[in-house]
Amino acid sequence: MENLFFGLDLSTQQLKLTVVDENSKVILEESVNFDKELPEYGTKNGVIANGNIITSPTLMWVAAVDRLFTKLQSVGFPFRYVKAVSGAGQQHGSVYWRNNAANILANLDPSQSLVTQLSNCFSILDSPTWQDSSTTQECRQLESIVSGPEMLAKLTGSKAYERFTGNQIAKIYRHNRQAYDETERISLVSSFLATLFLGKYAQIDVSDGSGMNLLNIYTKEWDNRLLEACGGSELRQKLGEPEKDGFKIIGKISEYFIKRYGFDCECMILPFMGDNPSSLLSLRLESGDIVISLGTSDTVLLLTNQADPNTESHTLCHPIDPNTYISMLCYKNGSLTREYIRDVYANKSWNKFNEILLSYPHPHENKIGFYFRIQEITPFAHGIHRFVNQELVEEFDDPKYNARAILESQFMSMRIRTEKLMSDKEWKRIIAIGGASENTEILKVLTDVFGVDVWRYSGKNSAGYGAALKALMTTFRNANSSSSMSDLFMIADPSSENTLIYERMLNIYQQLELRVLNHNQI
Ligand SMILES: Nc1ncnc2c1ncn2[C@@H]1O[C@H](COP(=O)(O)OP(=O)(O)O)[C@@H](O)[C@H]1O
Ligand SMILES: O=C(CO)[C@@H](O)[C@H](O)COP(=O)(O)O
Repeated sequence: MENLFFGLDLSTQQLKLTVVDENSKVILEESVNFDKELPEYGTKNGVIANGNIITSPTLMWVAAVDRLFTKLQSVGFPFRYVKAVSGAGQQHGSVYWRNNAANILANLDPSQSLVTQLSNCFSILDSPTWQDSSTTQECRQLESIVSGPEMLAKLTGSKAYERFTGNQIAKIYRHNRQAYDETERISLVSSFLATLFLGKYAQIDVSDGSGMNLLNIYTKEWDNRLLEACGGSELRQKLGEPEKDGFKIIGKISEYFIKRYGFDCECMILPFMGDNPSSLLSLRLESGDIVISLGTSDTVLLLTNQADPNTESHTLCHPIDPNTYISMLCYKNGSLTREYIRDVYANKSWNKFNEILLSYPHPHENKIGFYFRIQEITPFAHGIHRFVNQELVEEFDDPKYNARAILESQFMSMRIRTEKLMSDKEWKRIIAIGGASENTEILKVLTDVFGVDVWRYSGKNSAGYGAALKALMTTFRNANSSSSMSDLFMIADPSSENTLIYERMLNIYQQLELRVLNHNQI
């Protein structure tokens, strides 16, 4: 117990912590669920939705840190053995520190909670999150600055997306100038969390910085034109320079954590990362591996040596390897939309949902559904649309089929787009992570749609584990750099009959998706 490493993850619905020992073994997983444990902030699934404006109270995140550490303290956690701390955060979300906040951060009183002392530190009280889609106007404006979406993607790794932080900043800059002017620093969720542990502003790491539409993904510097367009000449100073070295010790833990919880004064803080990139650090990936995260969002993640950005996926910088990039697809209608279908058709129970899946062992070739309950990212569509024999219907004749149909369409969308990303390469294995990957029946459908083995990562918090491993690796540079294969479990062999059916369905799926998209555009 003499060398412990912390990996935090501030995700959509909860703050999670994974603690590993020097053999990279997980010795503790703890979490704070926002809705359940901090109900005074009034969130549903961690956010407050007002049409397409989706935010989280920044102070709720601060209160979650207080609560997590109080929980650990109450069980006598030996903080003095923690050698290094790193972490991750939901990507794209942003925090606006009010003028003079740095001063307050540097002088925190260890006898009081963080939330009490930081209550006046934010110029915007509700942080825009990755689920927000209220900045379409800002997106088009940003693309026009660089002659279109393709050029913006070539430069920053992505065309303009509503949730990307540059566009969120531009909205505040244009419509809430007073708050913007009162802001001395803008953090991402990850660098905000790191800031709390450092007691001073942490830089934005490049893996998370590449989700802003502001970073040149090759030089890993902010692009002046884009900065200027989103927040004027003062934006560079408000953001600070990006941190390119993922292994850099950015400082020691603050006096506040030393005095209040008993951390060692030598405990190191490493750059915190985007949650998807951080998850990749938790896995020992082989060529042909695809990682599919089934968390609040669904994401598909691939490692690549060459950045080749396009307008349908994201290219992110790798958090520790300067020569590697991450290709990512992201879906907003992930677990929460599956939960909605579970609630309507399976009596709010995953067991019942799974029973339905078991009662349909094969896909129904003629039934396809699209479940964009909230504005989707890929494709940019909205609404629930069901088709039987390619005709739009109100409901399936057998409504329980929705449970299988949602998984089929989510996974077919992933497969079609992954095929485009991999070009000549072929996937050999899928590694599933995130909350829904605990559900074997869901993963069996994934297995059949992709036609290859699906493996499941055994831990609950892959982003936190990845961050804890980075903390460990920095302390002992020669330590085993990733989890052992024994942490991965194979789910099932693909059923060749089902895989064939899905291959036939993919074409029809694509045609119907276009119809849904056109319908939305009208
Ligand atoms: N047995 C299950 N079957 C399907 N989905 C599940 C199951 N258990 C948890 N989930 C889903 O996992 C989601 C949370 O995933 P998680 O990766 O912890 O999210 P995040 O990191 O975004 O907070 C929940 O919203 C829930 O719908
Ligand atoms: O927007 C994205 C990635 O671009 C999301 O994947 C967020 O990073 C949210 O993460 P989870 O809370 O779903 O883990």
